[in-house]
Amino acid sequence: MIISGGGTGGHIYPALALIEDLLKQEPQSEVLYIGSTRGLEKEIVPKKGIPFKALKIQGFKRSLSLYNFETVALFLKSVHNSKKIIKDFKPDVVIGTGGYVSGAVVYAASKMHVPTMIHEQNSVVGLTNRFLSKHVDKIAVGFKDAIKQFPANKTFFAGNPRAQQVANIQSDFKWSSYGLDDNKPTLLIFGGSQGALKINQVTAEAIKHFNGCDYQVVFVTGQKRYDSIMNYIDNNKINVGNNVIIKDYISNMPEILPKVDAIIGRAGATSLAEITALGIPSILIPSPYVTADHQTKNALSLVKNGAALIITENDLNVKRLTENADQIMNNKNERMLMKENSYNMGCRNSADLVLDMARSILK
Ligand SMILES: CC(=O)N[C@H]1[C@@H](OP(=O)(O)OP(=O)(O)OC[C@H]2O[C@@H](n3ccc(=O)[nH]c3=O)[C@H](O)[C@@H]2O)O[C@H](CO)[C@@H](O)[C@@H]1O
Repeated sequence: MIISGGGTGGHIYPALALIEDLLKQEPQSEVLYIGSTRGLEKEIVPKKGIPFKALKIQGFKRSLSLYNFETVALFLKSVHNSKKIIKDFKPDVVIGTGGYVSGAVVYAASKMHVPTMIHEQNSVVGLTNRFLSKHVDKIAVGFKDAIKQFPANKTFFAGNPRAQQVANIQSDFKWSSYGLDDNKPTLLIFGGSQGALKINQVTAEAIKHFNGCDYQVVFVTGQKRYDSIMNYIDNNKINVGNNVIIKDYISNMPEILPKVDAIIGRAGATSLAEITALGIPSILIPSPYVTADHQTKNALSLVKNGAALIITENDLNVKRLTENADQIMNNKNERMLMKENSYNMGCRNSADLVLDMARSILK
């Protein structure tokens, strides 16, 4: 199997979950991950010991510019290079999980008549998958809302493979390894795989409130945003209490998540699949900077099922954040109800569904 997904964690982790499930089911399988030279995948994938090749590719910019000519040239070159890799590796199937790089790889495979499939995580179809939908054999979607946006004869609901991975893990992670209390309710705050500026700024200010709380807080800033937040905290002499810990990134999220009592974060599709797989109550602050405002649509699907609260980025301030956090963290009954509602939305066999469908298109 060749798998390609790039750019951000939301596209990479579902791909890794598929690889893990395939190797569990058929340990003799050979797998190759094709990512981009720029995205998070070039850090994450090789560390997992998975064979990895990178292509140079970039996204379109909205304004007409020379940059977009370069984008087209890089895309064509990446298709050419993908064909060489595919010819060499001879995959039985090629799967794309989104991001520009998967556009080139899956398109190349379809032109070579290799069976192809894509996975769309979001409730609103992304640019790459919209383009690929005409060329692939099967389309798996993570949200039922996305089905009608694709050709009906090849599209099926499968949830998000990462959900199966996090739902099945036996975690013996302990908060004491972070210097926290193993018995206190724990709130995890993070702004998607890259962190989010406004969430970070407001959370940094909210630390003064969190210091006096009966619950504990794990605040994840995103790798590239860590230094500036720590400088802000130092410069403003914000005291960080024993019940608050600040990290740049969590690389073992599947072990951590089962020990989390509530999450404040963005509404990226892969995060929501994890949240509902485990039944974690959440406060969602959708990113307003994504295509067709898809994170708001992702978030509302949880909100209307009583699984989450929502705060728009415009309405986000310390008072709103801390009031909502206290409402959930200090009220076990409300938390348990949200937990149940969240769990009921989870799809916990997604990787199996996607692989079964992949087998059905093998030549
Ligand atoms: C700004 C942007 O384009 N966001 C998109 C991107 O988000 P993004 O990459 O942030 O995706 P998600 O929020 O869906 O997923 C983040 C993933 O990173 C993991 N994680 C996060 C932080 C951390 O410290 N460690 C860690 O492992 C999470 O557990 C999760 O698996 O892809 C998603 C899925 O297509 C889309 O819905 C989002 O709209």
